[in-house]
Formats: sequence, structure tokens, C-alpha cells
Amino acid sequence: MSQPACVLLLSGKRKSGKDFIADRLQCRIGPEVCQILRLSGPLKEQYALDNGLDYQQLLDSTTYKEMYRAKMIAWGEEKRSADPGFFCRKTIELAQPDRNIWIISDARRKTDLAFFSENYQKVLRTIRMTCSDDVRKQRGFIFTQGIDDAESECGLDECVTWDIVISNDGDEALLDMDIDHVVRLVQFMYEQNKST
Ligand SMILES: Nc1ncnc2c1ncn2[C@@H]1O[C@H](COP(=O)(O)OP(=O)(O)OP(=O)(O)O)[C@@H](O)[C@H]1O
Repeated sequence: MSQPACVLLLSGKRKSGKDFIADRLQCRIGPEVCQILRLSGPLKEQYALDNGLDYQQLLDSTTYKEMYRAKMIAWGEEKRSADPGFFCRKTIELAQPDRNIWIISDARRKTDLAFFSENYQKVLRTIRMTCSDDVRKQRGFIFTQGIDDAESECGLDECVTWDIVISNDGDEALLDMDIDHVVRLVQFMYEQNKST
């Protein structure tokens, strides 16, 4: 398995902008060295296979994904309680060896954090996206019982010390500064770790 020079682990509430920021970071760092890995990818793929669903549609930010979210969460919890690192391992198996900066765009649980801390401690930087409920609502968030009060949405809300906090409340200038900071950090880590 390939060894990354840097792992950015992104976390945030629904519609806080995890995918948006992951894309921006990847663009700035360079897609030739940086890849986005989604912990929800293998979960959705397996769930789609088992239930005759369209995997591609489950990946997109569409109503299709929202229709199956609650059932997928329940199914994922079952798998995870048997093996907490199951989806993390499946995800990193998909990493391309020639791009050794990883952005894990959707950490949701303490077990996700524990897995990456245990396996990639030296190169791991954790990032929490913050965003007001009002802005999240403008981006399509609707509170859904059973989803937004479940562990998958609240598991990392408290008792976690993040390396970096990015505010994605709509202030573009502030966001640019935060992204610049992360890009510089990644470039530094890449130089330090690329040949180790
Ligand atoms: N800073 C921003 N400026 C403009 N649009 C944004 C910004 N951040 C997020 N968005 C938009 O808000 C929507 C939700 O963002 P995104 O899909 O990245 O959130 P998410 O945290 O990944 O959500 P989910 O947890 O539901 O997958 C998208 O349409 C995205 O393009």
C-alpha cells in the first residue's frame, strides 16, 4: 500500500462545504500529486450493489442520495460495529500510488479519526469546517430527524481538538486565506515527507 506524504482529514456538518473545499484544495495543491478519497465511496458502492441501486447517483449531491441516506447510515453502522476500520481500509485501498497527498473529504466518526491517527499520525492534519445553520440552509440543508441527530452527523461535534478550523460561512476573502494556509502547510509537509 502507498504511503502518503500528507493526509488532510476533513470534517464538518452536512452542507458545510466539505466537497467544495476538498475540490478547491485539490485544485490549488495540484491534482497530479493530490487525490480526494471519500470514506462514503466504498459504503455507497457496496450498498448500491447489495440493493440494486445506481452507485453514480448515490455519489452525486442529488435527491437520490438523500432518499437512501438514512438506510445507508443504518447499514454502515452495522458493518462498522463489527469492524470499525472497515470503510477506512476500503477507501485507502483505492488510493493511487503516484499521488501521495490525500484529502479524506468526509470524516464523520471518532472511529474514522482513530483509524487515521493510528495509521498516519506523523502526516495527518485534521480540518474542521464550520458554517452557520443559516448558510447551510441556503445551501440546501434541511434538518432531518434520524440523520442530523445521528452519530454520523454529530460524532465529531465535541471533544475533538482539530489541527485547523476553516470557516466556510460565505466570506470569500477569509476562506482564501484559510485555504492558502493549508496549501502552504501541505507543500511544506510534501517536501519533508515525499521521499520517506
Ligand atoms: N464557499 C462556498 N461558496 C459557494 N458555494 C459553496 C461554498 N461552500 C459550499 N458551497 C456549495 O454548497 C453546497 C453544499 O456544499 P458541499 O456539497 O461541499 O457540502 P458537504 O459538506 O460536502 O455536504 P454533504 O455532507 O451533504 O455531502 C454545494 O452546492 C456547494 O457548491
